[in-house]
Amino acid sequence: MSTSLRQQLQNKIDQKTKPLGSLGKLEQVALQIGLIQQSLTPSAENAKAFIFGADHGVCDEGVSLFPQQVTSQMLANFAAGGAAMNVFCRSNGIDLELYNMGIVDTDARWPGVHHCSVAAGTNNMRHGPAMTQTQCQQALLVGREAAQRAAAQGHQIIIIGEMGIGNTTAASALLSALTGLDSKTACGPGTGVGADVIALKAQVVADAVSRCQGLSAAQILAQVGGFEIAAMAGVLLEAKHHQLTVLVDGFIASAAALVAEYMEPNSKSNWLFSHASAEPAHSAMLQALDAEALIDLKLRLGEGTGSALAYPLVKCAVAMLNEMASFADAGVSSA
Ligand SMILES: Cc1cc2ncn([C@H]3O[C@H](COP(=O)(O)O)[C@@H](O)[C@H]3O)c2cc1C
Ligand SMILES: O=C(O)c1cccnc1
Repeated sequence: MSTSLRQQLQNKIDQKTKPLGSLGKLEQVALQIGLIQQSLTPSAENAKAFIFGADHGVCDEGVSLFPQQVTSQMLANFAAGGAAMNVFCRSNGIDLELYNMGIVDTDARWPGVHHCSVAAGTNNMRHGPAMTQTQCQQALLVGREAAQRAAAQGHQIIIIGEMGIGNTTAASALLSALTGLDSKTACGPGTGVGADVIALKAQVVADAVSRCQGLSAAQILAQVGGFEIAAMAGVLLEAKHHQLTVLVDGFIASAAALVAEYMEPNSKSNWLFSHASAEPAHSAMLQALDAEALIDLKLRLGEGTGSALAYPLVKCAVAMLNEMASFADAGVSSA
């Protein structure tokens, strides 16, 4: 069924009134979404974005330019509608849902923010596991259930975003532990730290990753991940059960994708990599996933912003498949 649907989708795209292959990556996007939805007429009209927020114990090592309270302050900003992701979601008609996965201030509550706190942030991964396996499963389940609800609400496109000061260190550690990439290459500026702090991040990551030898992907996620990263992995793993297309954002969301693909190989056929992050090791992450980013806007923000910006292109790719005339329809001579 799949092979012939792939051929039918390819034929439909090839018969559109354009030179063969001339819509480049958009043609691949249309084909992929057709296969995900098992349809020659898929839909990308209803997009839902999730932002998962969580704190990271590794901030004690001084790995970020910003203080840890910024995670909580940004959750308040998202709830008030003032962050970059709020603006891009409003501009592009994307429904945004917010999740507190576990921040230091355990009393904090905001209207419109799902309170799914696993703990008061992770433990410092340099000195021991960031979380227990039970906490990791709990965070994965939040993501899985969020994806299930979105599918039941009729969303076809899911955007995963995150907020968590210190989480580029967790993402670098996942990359290094899962692929064997050396910690220096895996670490970068994140919010904008200089060479001295990047060297410190690399040492912290090397220390944490030294505990990961011989562990499974799920165990590595608990050792060096974050609650928001686990929640994103849960969404990613659930996608294939509901014909959902997940638009993966930058460095941190891609780390969730990497660990999810190692946990359940071949999950990635339901994912699209929205953009190439300016975080240097993102290219290594995409390479490990054998993936290519749709666009490159030199973003290094996270939150899901690259995916919110790429969403109109995804909609256009699907509209091309559904609405564009064929050579026969339009009476245009083919080559
Ligand atoms: C105001 C502000 C808004 C953000 N929105 C996303 N991030 C991004 O930066 C953080 C990761 O970088 P690092 O590992 O260097 O701390 C994450 O919260 C990520 O989402 C932000 C960071 C800041 C400061
Ligand atoms: O690409 C990202 O997701 C990213 C890069 C730097 C800082 N925060 C997020």
